[in-house]
Formats: sequence, structure tokens, C-alpha cells
Amino acid sequence: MSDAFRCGFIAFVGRPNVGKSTLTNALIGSKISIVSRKAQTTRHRIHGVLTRDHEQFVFVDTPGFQTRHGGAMNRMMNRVVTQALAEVDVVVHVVEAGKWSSGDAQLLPLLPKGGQTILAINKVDALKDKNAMFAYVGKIMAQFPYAAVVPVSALRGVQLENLLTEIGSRLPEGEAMFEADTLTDRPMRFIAAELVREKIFRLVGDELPYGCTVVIEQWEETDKGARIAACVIVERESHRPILLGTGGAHMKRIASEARHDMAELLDKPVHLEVYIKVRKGWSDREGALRDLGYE
Ligand SMILES: Nc1nc2c(ncn2[C@@H]2O[C@H](COP(=O)(O)OP(=O)(O)OP(=O)(O)O)[C@@H](O)[C@H]2O)c(=O)[nH]1
Repeated sequence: MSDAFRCGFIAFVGRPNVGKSTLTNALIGSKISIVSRKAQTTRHRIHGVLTRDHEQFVFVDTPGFQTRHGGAMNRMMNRVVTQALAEVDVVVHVVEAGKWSSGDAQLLPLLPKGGQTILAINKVDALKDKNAMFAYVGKIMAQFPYAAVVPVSALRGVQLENLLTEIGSRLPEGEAMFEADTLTDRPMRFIAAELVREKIFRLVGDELPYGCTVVIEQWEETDKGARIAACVIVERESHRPILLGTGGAHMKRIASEARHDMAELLDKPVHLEVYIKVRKGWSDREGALRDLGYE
């Protein structure tokens, strides 16, 4: 392989919950995309950038491929996945060690077959029967011509260097696209909205259906601090008390934890207000989704 600098886009695809976000974060070494036990927490494509001596990796973190529901939201999410695959240089198909389901198989027809698709078998730390791995890999390899297979543990940081080497060798030669210290090209506002959404999912995700989004409505930043107002949009009036909690306790906790993270991110004091708005049926109307910035 030549010593020329390489730079390119990498997409992680896989059914929900296989650990795509955790893996991206482990590779980039900073918490940018949000991680949660709940499926479907990453709705946007997020670029994280890792720059090394000989390569620049530009990661695109795609949402979980959806097959369970037929709503406009899921159709749009699947379109985002398809688009992401068409635009990138390397696709990493992430699966879970020992667990192959129809959700994994349904992705296969979308994967590029030109030698740029790598299989990453995540969560090897959780695999009880290590001997079963051989049969598991064989079964998957029989179904798709992967260019490489790398067992990893995003959580424990196992074999990540190996995965980076496999990805890096398949990136096109070319100059870096981002400054070396760029972690993400997403604006701060977007990340702030993601922080609020992350807290909501962690605290009331089990009770709240997936139709909830966060929009930053006010953003005033000076050298001394920032004033931010975030609006949480829910589908039904009945979702409001879930978010509020008894005496507003949930909302207070969500706002306080999000404010703390924002202050850390911006490295200055943050004043955060969080409102709730009800907008009926928004998650099933593509037009409404577009209004809110989901394309
Ligand atoms: N044991 C183990 N757990 C992991 C590993 N990587 C991720 N997880 C866990 O798996 C769960 C899902 O991880 P995410 O990174 O949110 O998964 P995702 O594929 O991005 O999920 P979506 O955003 O829903 O598509 C979390 O609870 C992680 O802590 C791993 O290597 N080992």
C-alpha cells in the first residue's frame, strides 16, 4: 500500500441496538452521537471525524434500519440509510455476536458489493460460547461477499485498531477534508437538541412512544455564557404529564442534566429553558417532519 494520505466517508449500518453509536464514539474517542438502551435514538446522520498521521476517517452514523412499522417516519429513516450507503467509501455492517436476526438479513440487499463493505461483529465480550463464533461467521459470510470481518467490542475497546486498519486501507487517496481537531461538523445547536433528547430517552423513554423531538428555539451566546431555549414536541396531550413527572420532577431533571452537559460542551455557564409543545400526529406526516428539519 502506498504512503499517500487517505480520506473518506464511512457509514455504519445495522439493525437497531447492535451498538453503532457506541462503536463510532469508541473510534472517535468522544461522546458525540447519543447512546441509549432504547432502539431508534439516532435519527440523524452524524459526522464524527478522526484524523491520524496517514488517514482521515469521516464517520456517518446512520439510524437503525426499520422494518417493523410502516409510518412516514420509518420510510424516511430507511431512505436515509439507503442514501448514506450510496454516498460513502466504506460501509461497516455492524451485527451482534451470536445474534443474527431477520433485521440483519433485511439489510443485505442494500449493502454495496464492490469490496467496500466490512462486517464488524460487535459485543464479542458478551458472547458466552466463544466456539459458536466460527459457525456464526460462516453462516453470515455465506450470505454476503464482505471484504473483511472484524470481531470487536465497542464497549471494551477490543480490536478497534484492527477495524480502523481495515477501513483505512479502503479509503481513497486524497487530502483531509476537515481540520485535524474537528470532532463533528454538526452545529452546536443540533448537538444541544440531541443532549435534551438523550436525557428524555434515558428518563422516560420506556413510557414515551418514539414520537418526540427537540427543537432549539433560542440560542444566545456570548463569551460569558449561553441562553438556550429548547422545545420538546410530543404527539399527544397525554404525553405531557409523562414528560413533566410529579410536580415537574422529570422535566427539572432533564433540563438540569442537559444544561450540565451543554455547559461542559460549550465550556461556559448555560441558562436553559425547556418547553413542551403538542403537535398531533407529527411523526406520521412527512411534511411536518420536513418542517422540523428531517429531510
Ligand atoms: N456488551 C456490550 N454491549 C454493547 C457493546 N456496544 C454497545 N453495547 C450496548 O448496546 C446498546 C445499544 O448501543 P447503541 O450504540 O445505542 O446502538 P445503536 O446500534 O447505535 O442503536 P440505534 O441508535 O437504536 O440504532 C447499549 O446499551 C450499549 O451499551 C459491546 O461491545 N458490548
